[in-house]
Amino acid sequence: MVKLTDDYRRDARLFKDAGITVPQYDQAAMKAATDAHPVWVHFGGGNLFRCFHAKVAQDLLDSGDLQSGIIVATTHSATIPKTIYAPYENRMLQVVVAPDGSMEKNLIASVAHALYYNRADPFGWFVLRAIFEQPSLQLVTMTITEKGYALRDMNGELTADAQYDITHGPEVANTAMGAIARLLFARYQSGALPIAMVTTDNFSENGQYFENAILTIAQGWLDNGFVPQGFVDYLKDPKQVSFPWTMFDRITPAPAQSVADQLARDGFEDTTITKTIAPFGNTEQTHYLVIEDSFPNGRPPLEKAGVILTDRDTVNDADQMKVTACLNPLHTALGIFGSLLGYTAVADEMDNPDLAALVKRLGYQEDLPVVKDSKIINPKKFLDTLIEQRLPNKYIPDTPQRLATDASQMLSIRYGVTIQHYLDQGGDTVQKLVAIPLILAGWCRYLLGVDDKGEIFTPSPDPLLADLQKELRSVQVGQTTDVHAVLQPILSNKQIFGHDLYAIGLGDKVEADFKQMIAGPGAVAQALHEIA
Ligand SMILES: NC(=O)c1ccc[n+]([C@@H]2O[C@H](COP(=O)([O-])OP(=O)(O)OC[C@H]3O[C@@H](n4cnc5c(N)ncnc54)[C@H](O)[C@@H]3O)[C@@H](O)[C@H]2O)c1
Ligand SMILES: O=P(O)(O)OC[C@@H](O)[C@@H](O)[C@H](O)[C@H](O)CO
Repeated sequence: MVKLTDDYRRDARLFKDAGITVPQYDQAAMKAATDAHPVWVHFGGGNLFRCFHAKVAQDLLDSGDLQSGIIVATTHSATIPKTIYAPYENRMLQVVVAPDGSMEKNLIASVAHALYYNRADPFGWFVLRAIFEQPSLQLVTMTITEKGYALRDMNGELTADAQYDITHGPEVANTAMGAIARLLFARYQSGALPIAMVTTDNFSENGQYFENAILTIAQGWLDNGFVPQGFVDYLKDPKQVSFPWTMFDRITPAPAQSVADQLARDGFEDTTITKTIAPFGNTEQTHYLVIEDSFPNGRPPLEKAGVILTDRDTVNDADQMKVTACLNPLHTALGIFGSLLGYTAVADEMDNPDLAALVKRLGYQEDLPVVKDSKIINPKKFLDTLIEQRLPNKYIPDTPQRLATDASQMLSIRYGVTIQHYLDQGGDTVQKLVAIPLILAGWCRYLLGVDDKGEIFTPSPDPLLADLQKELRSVQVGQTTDVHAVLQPILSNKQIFGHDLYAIGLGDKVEADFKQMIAGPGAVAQALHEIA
């Protein structure tokens, strides 16, 4: 058996026998180069980072186009650096699963350090501040999930944590945005050094969203006398601090036991999965990373590792195509209805003709007609590949439970943007939508935590779950309810849907769909069947 910490240079044979490709560079030399000239920091070292960004860096290290590795920082999890990075010398196994089930296995060693960065732990601040003070630092990338950027609650008010950061200043900042703004302030104080802050999370206009969040904190600090005007000016100047927009696509489910079992059969030892992370990560072959080419301090030649660098409009078109239309809205629909119908595999959902029909209707009839072609990825071909090859791929162990996680943070992006396109057309076109209102009603039905058999299930984690379940507590499946009274506060919430659904003429339709789906056991499947 071979394990991650074996010497991949001396014992290359062990890795080869297990079918694992090893790095071409020396990890100790890479670490020394990183310490001397840090170039790349990443926040949120979860599965996507480990399967994608870390491999991009590895390819560039292998080709000699990069000498430094990545410094990973987590603001949210003290355990990830301790349990998933340190014991494995910051290495991991990237497993790329092909549509025929065969696996490409790469030992990744491109992470130089993995740190917990939180006010509760001064060491991370000490190290990261020193890194942010270095002129060599070129880029920060991020995969911290949509909620990591959130500074406002579901009523649009600043959260208590965000208010605390703003009123108490950089030294005690605790939100991810506050903690990152604190590091940018250290960089500003070291001579207003330039840097690119690159979110690769799933928002439309994600760079703008990130910039706005950082500026909310910085402006608050200015108003409270913690920072000078020059700091806010520095953040607003794209020649000093840029927030490039990005589009990122690679279905990367949490590590699966089926993959762990195959790796063990292949002779690989480190296969223990802890919650949603493991010494290995499983991902699909298809991938796109498109980044607005705005790097005020220069950048590694990312294009040599397959990244597409282009202008903001092109990124935005590609991203709207993926996040608001041709992929993520279908995912969220499969997350919601798959959880309600008792599925645990996305590929199995695609064998259900009614679910397949729902995502086809959503994709082809409601989303595609209002999508702009970015010219770099054809929307129709992208959607065809998703529906015909990627979603039904039984070897990609994706689950509806993952896709339903944090759904409240995504609805405005995944459906609200398309709704806006229909509103822009004028007339009553928005009221002709069928799949989108059904999915929004399905989400309300899902929040009840009762599946379509009438049995209790635990919805996936979501920051608004407790509040929303409180609003819905009077609803019982199979019993008559004043649906309007219960749903009105939710469906009118622009923070959640991007629109007051009543004001745009969709509220009644969502209410009717919800009413149908709480009629009794089997009512969800029936509603899906009727629109198929
Ligand atoms: N997995 C995919 O298929 C995929 C593909 C494209 C884009 N993305 C984007 O990447 C994000 C992360 O995906 P992943 O698969 O790596 O997830 P993951 O759960 O494996 O990792 C999430 C990371 O975010 C951190 N985090 C969670 N909540 C946070 C918070 N409130 N503040 C700061 N950090 C927080 C966690 O500590 C962890 O490091 C997604 O939410 C999405 O926006 C994912
Ligand atoms: O990662 P999230 O939570 O934003 O959304 C769940 C999935 O839709 C997402 O991870 C996709 O797998 C990904 O966007 C594919 O590129």
